Amino acid sequence: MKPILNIEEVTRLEDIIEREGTSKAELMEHAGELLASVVEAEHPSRVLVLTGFGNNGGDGWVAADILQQKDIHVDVVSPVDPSEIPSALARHVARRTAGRDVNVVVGPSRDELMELGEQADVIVDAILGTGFHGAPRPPFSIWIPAVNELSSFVVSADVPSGLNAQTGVVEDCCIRADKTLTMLAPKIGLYSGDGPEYVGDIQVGELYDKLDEVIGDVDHAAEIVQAGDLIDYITGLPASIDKYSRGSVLVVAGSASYPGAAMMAAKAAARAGAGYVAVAAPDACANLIRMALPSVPVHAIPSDSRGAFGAAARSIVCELAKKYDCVLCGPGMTTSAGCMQVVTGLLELDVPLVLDADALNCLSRIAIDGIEKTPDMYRREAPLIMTPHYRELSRLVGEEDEVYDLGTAIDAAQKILWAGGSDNMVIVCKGPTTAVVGVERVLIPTSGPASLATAGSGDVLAGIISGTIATLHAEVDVWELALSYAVSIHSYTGFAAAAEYGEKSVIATDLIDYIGEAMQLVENEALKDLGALDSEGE
Ligand SMILES: NC(=O)C1=CN([C@@H]2O[C@H](COP(=O)(O)OP(=O)(O)OC[C@H]3O[C@@H](n4cnc5c(N)ncnc54)[C@H](O)[C@@H]3O)[C@@H](O)[C@H]2O)[C@@H](O)CC1
Ligand SMILES: [K+]
Repeated sequence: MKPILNIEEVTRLEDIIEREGTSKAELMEHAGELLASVVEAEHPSRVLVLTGFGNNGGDGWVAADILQQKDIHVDVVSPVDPSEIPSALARHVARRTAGRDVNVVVGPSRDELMELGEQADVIVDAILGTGFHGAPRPPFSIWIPAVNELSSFVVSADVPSGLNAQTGVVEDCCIRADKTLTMLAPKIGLYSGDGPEYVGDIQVGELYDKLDEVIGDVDHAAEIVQAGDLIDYITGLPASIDKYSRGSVLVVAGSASYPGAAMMAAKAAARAGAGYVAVAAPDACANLIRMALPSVPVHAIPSDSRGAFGAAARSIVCELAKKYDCVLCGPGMTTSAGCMQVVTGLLELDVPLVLDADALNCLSRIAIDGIEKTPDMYRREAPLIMTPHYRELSRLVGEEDEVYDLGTAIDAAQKILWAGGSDNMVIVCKGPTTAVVGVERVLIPTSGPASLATAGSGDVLAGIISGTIATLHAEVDVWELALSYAVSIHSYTGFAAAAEYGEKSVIATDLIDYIGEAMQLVENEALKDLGALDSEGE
């Protein structure tokens, strides 16, 4: 796992490294060297380096110097004469580079900049880094949209210029990078808010060779899961096994209005490896589900007048639920009075429980000021997994619009977890970047493509999660990792389905059919990461 840092922790880390004997000037030299090597890997004959007023620009000036010495034609654009750059560190390297054989262009017009950009194979964006706030001011507000019109390959130093490295918010404009070389450790804003849209491929610039010795001295906003980290949760089928010992799931879901959600969740749970999946659905829709899923037994539970779980549902569902390795509750269920009783009843049982969609909405309707104010409602010994998207998570903590990006999602989930959580409780915060938040750690598994943002995709994820938990039979050391495995499978279904149907045309039922392939892809990535497979998968 690789840490992601808040900006204030990056600053603390730089101070710690300085106390250990490596100055910020040396770090800047390393940053420039790494930036130059990333650019060189693209085999350019001509490079344009755009610099700003601060140390981000300094990284660019160092890189320009190195690239020029490799017989690459380098143009450097600066907003002011190198001797007038306010940052002393950046001014020093800028003056040094300008004294050599690079072509320095100070304050070009938009047309001049476009002309330089059109000639360049690679553009280095070293305009603004972690010191940037607000919306870019001139001349950068003119440079940035101009660069985005060009077709050259763009490498951003540390963070795409215009992106707030903490919040991921873009006000007005931001460089659209093909690659972002982020220094020391990834900043949280690369993964939050608008970040994923602008960063391109993220590569970490390992500026300091003893980072492992000091990275534990700063707080981590989250950690990125590497494929190899998941290996303990990737299990094959043993030779002697029956349908029950493979793991069983009860899907408590559906209503007359939304029977499809129950179908998708149940089918996904089965595809994710559970040997026995059953559905408990209101009798108003049970027959429909039976017809759609011949391999799945469906228990018809008494409905209310609207076709949702009725008053008698709680005791029947809870009696059934005790026999399963995992219970998933919520998809398409609505928030009827009977549904609320089902949810509170299931929470009291000693069975691994996944609460999704309307099960979460039931909880927020019961505790309207925020569930963390009444932690007894969800405190339990057995595993509890909640899978809210941002709006559901906002409602869970009792505030409309409280959660709107990765950072606020992690905060809200931790509020709930720290009030009542145990090591067995995890909140999967679904968003453009999904975070798996536990009491001890926050993990970021591989994100899927935008194709996953489609109705029913969450039902499929809930099914994959419950199927995965059932097959593991609660033999889990690190729940956040087990759930990261499930989230990764979902992400890969998105890639595989998008490759077949096209990014815009994927629908949720397609994802289910790619679960098997996605599991294989995650396993291959894990084995490659651990060195057991080469890049061809041999
Ligand atoms: N501090 C360190 O130890 C290291 C820092 N490094 C680099 O230094 C960067 C941080 O440097 P700085 O703190 O100097 O900050 P930046 O270089 O990110 O930017 C600060 C400059 O941008 C200007 N600015 C801020 N908001 C603006 C806006 N809205 N419109 C226009 N201009 C604006 C400020 O006036 C300031 O001059 C990192 O991103 C990284 O690239 C690396 O060299 C590695 C080592
Ligand atoms: K930058």
